[in-house]
Amino acid sequence: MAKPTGLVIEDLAKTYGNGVRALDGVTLHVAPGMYGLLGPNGAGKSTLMRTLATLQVPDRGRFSLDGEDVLARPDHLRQRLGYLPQQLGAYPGIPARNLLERFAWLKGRHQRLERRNEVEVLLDKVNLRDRAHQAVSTFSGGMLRRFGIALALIGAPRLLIVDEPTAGLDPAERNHFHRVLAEAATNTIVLLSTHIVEDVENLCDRLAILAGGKLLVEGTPASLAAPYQGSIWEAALERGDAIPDTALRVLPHPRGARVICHSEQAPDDRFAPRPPRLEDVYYLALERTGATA
Ligand SMILES: Nc1ncnc2c1ncn2[C@@H]1O[C@H](COP(=O)(O)OP(=O)(O)OP(=O)(O)O)[C@@H](O)[C@H]1O
Repeated sequence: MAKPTGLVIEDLAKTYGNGVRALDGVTLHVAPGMYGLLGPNGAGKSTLMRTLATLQVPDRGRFSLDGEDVLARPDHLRQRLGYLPQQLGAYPGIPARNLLERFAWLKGRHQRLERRNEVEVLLDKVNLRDRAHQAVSTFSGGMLRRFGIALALIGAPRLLIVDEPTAGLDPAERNHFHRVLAEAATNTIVLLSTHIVEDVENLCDRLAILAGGKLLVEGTPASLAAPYQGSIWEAALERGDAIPDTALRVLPHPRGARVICHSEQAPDDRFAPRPPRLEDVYYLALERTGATA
């Protein structure tokens, strides 16, 4: 029988020593391409990412990469992994180029010329070639994020895990970062964890919404939004106007609030139909479980 391709996750569970159940039976198949993992703070995203990166072990369940059982053979995944954690650790006062070269050596690039070429390509890709002589400890937040993705891309990983990658980036940096990820996803499984719904809607082929350690929904952005066609309504209300009970979200604007509702019929004649967005799906999924965004 042919081995399954991609990342196959079965019934993963993790409870921390303090009793917090961070993962509660997560089952998921992630194929090559961009996969988004959405969830509010504390949903269990980082726990899932750290577990998949083999930095911690689950209490229950299993997962495989291209058919290889990771808990039985962690080295198979580790040799094919790029991981950009939420917190980049402290970097020494070593020039960026030298640090990348050291990591490339550790990843098995023992041939000098091959290693140097790969590092120069990565420096170009993340727009850091001009700063490559500079110590990483002097980098700005955005530069550090870019450097982090170059580190994660060393060795052309089969699985690239990025945890909240755009936190603290300005819009231009964020765009650039997304382009690098999208390019990597042509032949890599890219697992992107975030609470920015827009990033997932624009970038990801498929996504899952996680809350309280459980997977709430899974699918393409369009397939998840389709069931809500005709049941999402929007109005710009003035300050002091009554807000319907069916309000899903109330977004402040200078003279009042933009209100989005979910109901079979328009709440009243101030409301117009709105095509369902992934953001609506996200809030509806959380509302159904009582989780907060
Ligand atoms: N090492 C730990 N020890 C105890 N509890 C932990 C530990 N790491 C995470 N938790 C708890 O597990 C739950 C899930 O946390 P996790 O960091 O995985 O969520 P998250 O979705 O990544 O959240 P965020 O977006 O805030 O990073 C939270 O309640 C968190 O407080």
